[in-house]
Amino acid sequence: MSEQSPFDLPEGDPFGPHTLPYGVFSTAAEPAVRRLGVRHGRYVLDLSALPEPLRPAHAEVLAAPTLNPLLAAGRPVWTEVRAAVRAALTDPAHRPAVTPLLHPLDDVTLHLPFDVADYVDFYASEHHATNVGKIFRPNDAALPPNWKHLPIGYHGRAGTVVVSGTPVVRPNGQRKAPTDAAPTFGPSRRLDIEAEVGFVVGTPSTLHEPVALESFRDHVFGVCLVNDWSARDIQAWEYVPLGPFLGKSFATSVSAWITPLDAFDDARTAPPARDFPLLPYLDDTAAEPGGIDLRIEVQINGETVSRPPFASMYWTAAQQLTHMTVNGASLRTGDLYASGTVSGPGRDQLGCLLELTEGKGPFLQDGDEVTLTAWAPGPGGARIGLGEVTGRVLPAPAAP
Ligand SMILES: O=C(O)/C=C/C(=O)CC(=O)CC(=O)O
Ligand SMILES: [Ca+2]
Ligand SMILES: [Mg+2]
Repeated sequence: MSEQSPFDLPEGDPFGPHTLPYGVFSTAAEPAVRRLGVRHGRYVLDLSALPEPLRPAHAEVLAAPTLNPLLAAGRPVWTEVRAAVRAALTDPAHRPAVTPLLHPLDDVTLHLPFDVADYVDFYASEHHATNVGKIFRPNDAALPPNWKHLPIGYHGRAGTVVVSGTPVVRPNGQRKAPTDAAPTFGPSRRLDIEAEVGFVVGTPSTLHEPVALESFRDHVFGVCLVNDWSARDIQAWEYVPLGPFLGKSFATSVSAWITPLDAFDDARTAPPARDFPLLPYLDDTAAEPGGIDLRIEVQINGETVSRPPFASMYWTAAQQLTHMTVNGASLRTGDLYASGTVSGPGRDQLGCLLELTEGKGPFLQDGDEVTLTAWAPGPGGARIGLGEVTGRVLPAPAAP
């Protein structure tokens, strides 16, 4: 470990006092005890034991083994806790009390930070949807006729959302290429990634009461990185007419850190111009800018293969939240919704191998390790880092 004090971050560290993401960790001394923590540089601040006078009101939500009680507590508590944490880490007067609560990241185990309630995945990148449409449906228009009128999505499998670092086992399944006479069963031969941004719901909503665009910040707590692992051969055969199912439900990886929405105040940006007027519930022309200038990097086995720009997404997270509830469906604490694959217009900005290789592959091999990282501009030139999401591919089990 370096001699440097945990309070003095290296110049440009993306996990400084403007970032402060939340996670859940355990220590080698007490592996069964899960605690809430906030990342500061290469350290984790233990939130379960903040002493007076740093303890915020409602500190009981910080004593839980998951983020869910904090998520449920609502925006005023989120603001108060964030201010207390920032004071603890930046006011030199608190250093003696705070120093024993800082654990080197290398010494802790990070866990799935919240119990995932429902999981929804959208399809909000025009570039991705166009590219994939051409590959999967070469005889149809690349974008379906509804695409620019509503944010398309589907409900995924919450129970297989896993934390960064969890190995991903290649799925077995049915696949049938158009040229095959009959379907066959076995390990996916076209295992892919999807670089996405996830949004974590804190405050629930009431059944039959749609959540308006302006209420986005009241409900959404924070942001994470998501890798929506996708078996393209299983997907291409099974998805008609109900959409993704077993080709995506075997694993969805999320970063161990959930970064509060407040950290992105300086990164807000206008979404691309819309080509059609939107129905009033989705019309954000008079709203605060709904895009986020988040720059993602995709690495495979340590090599950068793409840099997808989140600012290019056609649909915003606020529009997605509104659309998800416009039929009266309610939100629960711990709901996770992902943006959809982030692809920009450039060939080096594509968020999956299907696009990067124009449908031809190569796709992921057993042993490959995929890592997504991202940062956004913060105040005064600071960088706001998102925690990485990484996973290594393990071979498929023997077919049943
Ligand atoms: O166009 C299709 O049939 C399917 C596309 C996807 O696999 C994308 C999906 O999961 C949504 C997204 O990540 O954008
Ligand atoms: Ca996806
Ligand atoms: Mg998935």
